[in-house]
Parts: sequence; structure tokens; C-alpha cells
Amino acid sequence: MSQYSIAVLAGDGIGPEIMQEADKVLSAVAERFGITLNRKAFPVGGYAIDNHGEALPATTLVGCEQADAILFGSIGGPKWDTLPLEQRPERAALLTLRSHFDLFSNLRPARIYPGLESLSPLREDIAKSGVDVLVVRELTSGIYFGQPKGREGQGDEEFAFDTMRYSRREIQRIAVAAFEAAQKRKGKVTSVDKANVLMTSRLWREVTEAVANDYPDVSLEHIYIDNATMQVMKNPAQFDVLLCSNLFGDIISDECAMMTGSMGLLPSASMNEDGFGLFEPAGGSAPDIAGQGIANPIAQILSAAMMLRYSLNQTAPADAIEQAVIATLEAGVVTAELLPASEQHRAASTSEVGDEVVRQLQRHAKES
Ligand SMILES: NC(=O)C1=CN([C@@H]2O[C@H](COP(=O)(O)OP(=O)(O)OC[C@H]3O[C@@H](n4cnc5c(N)ncnc54)[C@H](O)[C@@H]3O)[C@@H](O)[C@H]2O)C=CC1
Ligand SMILES: CC(C)CC(=O)C(=O)O
Ligand SMILES: [Mg+2]
Repeated sequence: MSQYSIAVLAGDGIGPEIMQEADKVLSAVAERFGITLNRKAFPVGGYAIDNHGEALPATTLVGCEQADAILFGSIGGPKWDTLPLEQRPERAALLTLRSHFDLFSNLRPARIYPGLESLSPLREDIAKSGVDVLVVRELTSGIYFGQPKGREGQGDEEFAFDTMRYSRREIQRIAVAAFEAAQKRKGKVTSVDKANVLMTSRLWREVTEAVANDYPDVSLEHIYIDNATMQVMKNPAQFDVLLCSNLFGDIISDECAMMTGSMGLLPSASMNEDGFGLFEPAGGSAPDIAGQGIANPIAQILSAAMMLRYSLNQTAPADAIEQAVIATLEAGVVTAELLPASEQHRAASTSEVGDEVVRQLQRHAKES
């Protein structure tokens, strides 16, 4: 029997609430497909600072090293915002994990499913135009990691600086990931940059064009980030794979999430060259809605599906979860943020959505 070990890092804010629903779904899918998914929870983020004195305790890192994959919730929140940058949960835990495991390839798929266009805030004709975008974001370099960064000077002369830095090798490997993804999709890569002002973007263009020569079946176009944010609203169906640096991918993937209706719908996979990965919702800890039982658990559930697909090579269970999620949305079992003000009375809670995904999984098992 296939057996896997998963390090579960729920984190802060809505993290533990939505992780509980992903856990239910993993139990159901394991039972249906006869696989063993051993999950072990580890502290991370603000919770770990409060209870263990640091955002990424050594036991958590070792637990992740010993696992086949990491299922991550979200971290951070107002309570830890005033800590020095290097101690904050986002940098001390999440960026450290990404860097430690060399998780350079971040996949963020955003799709408006036929029949579910009403969930999108986009105008109906745009929502119905066939929106299916994969953001491929470089995740371990660029301005989030470049050195030097810091603050110097005093008074009005005080200044702060970050360094945006990319090597040829770093651009090349994420470009290859984008082209290979495009080969399995519609065969189009749109590379997002700011080559009219940034040196890193000029190198980015040069390298992506060189990589494109190895993929004659995939077309490559370039777009400036400012125009890209506009085009995603105006005509998202023109895009297949959006290849982005760390910063631009962070920004545009939130926009792509909203195209589908909610930040709470967008899962992500962060992979290294060995196929090891961390799987997490693209959004954050949502402190504005945490603790109310109203957060959308779908991004966390779909992240678990991506984990099964990409790190554990369990395609059928991953497909089954994705189908159960679509069936749940089609059945209208959705959290409040997906509904207009006039329909708030029919909003489902976080756990009701998780229960419905499990029910749909079990229903489809009986039918098949
Ligand atoms: N991977 C991670 O752990 C990330 C952590 N963060 C951290 O999270 C905290 C909050 O950051 P924000 O900028 O507010 O971004 P956020 O993504 O947490 O929230 C932005 C908006 O989306 C909504 N939202 C997000 N997830 C949702 C869900 N599952 N269901 C329904 N609505 C949802 C929130 O309620 C909020 O209105 C910060 O401390 C930030 O640094 C931010 C992004 C990623
Ligand atoms: C800590 C941040 C870089 C996380 C984030 O916003 C993201 O990965 O989308
Ligand atoms: Mg982000």
C-alpha cells in the first residue's frame, strides 16, 4: 500500500481553520483510494514565536526534512508586525523554508470554471471567455532575497534599500518550468517584466528568449508588469502561462485569484528540482476574518490536491479532490465572500464547505 508522510504546518490566523478542512478531505481521499497519508503537525509562524520563541523551530525544520511533502497554512498577523523583519513569521519561517528546500518553482493555477462565472467579479462576458491561467513564479530569488538590504543614516537622510538580483541560472530554471508547463497546456508563455527600466528584467528577457529556442511548440511573448495587471482584468483569456519573477508573481497571482472570485480559491505548489514541495494557499492569514469560521477552505483543499499530484504522484486522488471541489461550488455551497450582499443568508461556514467536499468525494466514489 502507498504510504506517505506529510508535515502539516497550519500557522496563524485562518491557517488552522482551513487546515482542519483539508485534513478531513485527506482522510476521506486516503480511505477511498486505499493510501496512507501520515500527517504530523508542527508549530510555525507567530504561533511558534509565542509558544517556542522562534517562527521556525528546529523540530519543525527537521520534521519537514523527514517528510515527503509539506502542507502549509498561512502565517503572520498584526501581533507580530512590529518585530524586526528578520524575526517576522513571513521572513523567518516561510522565506526560510522556501530557501532551505530550494523551492524555486511556484505554480499558482487560476481558473474560472464553466458554469461558475457568477462567482467572478469580472463582467459576465469576460468571465465567460475561458479563463485558465497558470502563474509560474520564481520563488527563491529576486528582491525578496537579494543582498544587501537594510536601513542606514539618520533623520531626513535615513534611507532603506533592497536588492533585486537574478542570475542567468535562476532565470533559466524557472523559464524551463514555465515552458514545460505550457507544453502540457495551451502552448503559450507570457513573460512578465519591467524591461523598460530594470536591469534584472533585461537579463530576464534575454534568458527567456534563449530558453524559448528549445521549445519550438511553445510561443513566447513579453509584457510589462503594469500592462499585465491591466490585461488580466480586460482580457484574461489571452493568457496561458504567466512567467514571473518573485515580486511580480506575488502581485499578479493575487489579482488572478480575485478573477476566480476569491483569494480563498487559489492553491499553490512550491517545488524544487527533486520534486519535493511545499503546498499552500496563495493568500495569507486573513486576520480580518480569522476565528469566525467563515474563511474559504478551498485553496487549502486544492493545495492538498496539488501535493498529491506533484510531490506524491497520486494523480487519481488529486483528480477526485478537484472534481469534488467543483461539485461543491456547483452545488452552491460557498463561503460568504463569494456571495453578493443580497445572498449572504445562504453562506456556508468553513466547516460546512469542507463537509460538502468530503460528501462529494464519497458520492462520486459510490457512483464510480
Ligand atoms: N503564505 C503566507 O503565509 C502569507 C502570509 N501573508 C501574511 O498574512 C497577513 C495578512 O495579509 P493580507 O495582506 O491581509 O493578505 P491576505 O491574503 O491574508 O488577505 C487579503 C484579503 O483576502 C481575504 N482572504 C484571504 N484568504 C481568504 C480565504 N481563505 N477566505 C476568504 N477570504 C480570504 C482576506 O479576508 C482579506 O480581505 C500578513 O501578516 C501577511 O504578511 C500574506 C500572504 C501570504
Ligand atoms: C511572505 C510573502 C512573500 C508571502 C506571499 O505574499 C506569497 O507568497 O504570496
Ligand atoms: Mg502574496
